[in-house]
Amino acid sequence: MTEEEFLRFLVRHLSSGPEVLRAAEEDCAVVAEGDVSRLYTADALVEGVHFERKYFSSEALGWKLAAVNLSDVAAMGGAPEGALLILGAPSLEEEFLEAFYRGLRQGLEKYGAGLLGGDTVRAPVLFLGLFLFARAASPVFRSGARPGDLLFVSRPLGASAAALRFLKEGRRPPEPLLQAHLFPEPEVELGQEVARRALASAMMDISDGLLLDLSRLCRASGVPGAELEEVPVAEGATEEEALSGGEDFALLLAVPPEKAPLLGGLKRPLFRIGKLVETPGLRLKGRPLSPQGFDHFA
Ligand SMILES: Nc1ncnc2c1ncn2[C@@H]1O[C@H](COP(=O)(O)OP(=O)(O)O)[C@@H](O)[C@H]1O
Ligand SMILES: Cc1ncc(C[n+]2csc(CCOP(=O)(O)OP(=O)(O)O)c2C)c(N)n1
Ligand SMILES: [Mg+2]
Repeated sequence: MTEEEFLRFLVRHLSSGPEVLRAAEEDCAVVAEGDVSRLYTADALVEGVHFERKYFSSEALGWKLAAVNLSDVAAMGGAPEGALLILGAPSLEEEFLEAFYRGLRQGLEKYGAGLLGGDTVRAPVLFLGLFLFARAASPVFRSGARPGDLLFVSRPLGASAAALRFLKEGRRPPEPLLQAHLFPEPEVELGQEVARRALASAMMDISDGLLLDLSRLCRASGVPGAELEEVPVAEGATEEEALSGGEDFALLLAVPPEKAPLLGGLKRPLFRIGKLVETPGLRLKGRPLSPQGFDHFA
């Protein structure tokens, strides 16, 4: 089965006690604990699948592992607290480990989380798995959006995918593209502000590409479709990379129209890309699009 089919299959196996507010089809599992919610997420980076050692520094691997997990917490408006690492490696090389942990801790500590433990195993390739937990007073789900809500992203898209295109051709990408691929910045502060001020009806991060992730937001919210008008494309990226390249780690927000004027109070302007509609499917300037993106098993 594909990853997308697997995520639907999974629902039957995830816990659903009264305190479990969300398990499947969210950026984090959300568990109620008194007045707050506890958020739990896990994401891995695997050699040959997410990176190749010839262009990824050890420090960048640590940073990106922190960032991809922090981005899931950002997507729900959480405050990161702590992390556990599963380190799988063919051998334990001190030089690699020093730089990797430095990058990992820089990422985690920048957003208030500490590394608390983990596990170490021998593995045929580098396998870096992180479990991150966080808290949120009022988490924002993927599921609250309605037709008519306006869609925004937090920055231009496609930079990371464009960098990968250069790297796969053995060429050095322009610096801003390389930076987006090796050292993505998770939108933790933005996510928290959106949650605190209840600006969005739904929010998620874009890891598998705008179109695929938007289709997930629509499904979670029970909204049939979306009309895209203007997708911001990062300089040096193609429109295709912006729509379905993935690894953007930008936030995607659905905002009720009456709340849109409040977005002016944010530290950084968001990019308005379109709106949610009753007509089924995704369209860009009227042209139908399939929800293409990254699927590990497609
Ligand atoms: N193998 C698995 N077992 C249990 N839950 C999983 C597994 N893989 C993914 N999930 C859960 O499915 C949801 C979607 O996962 P994923 O698509 O990886 O999210 P994201 O893109 O936000 O990292 C998450 O809630 C995640 O915790
Ligand atoms: C060598 C290499 N090939 C392909 C990619 C592209 N790529 C790998 S994973 C991924 C999507 C995001 O990864 P995933 O593990 O699905 O993260 P999640 O959606 O769970 O956050 C993309 C675009 C890459 N980064 N490096
Ligand atoms: Mg994941």
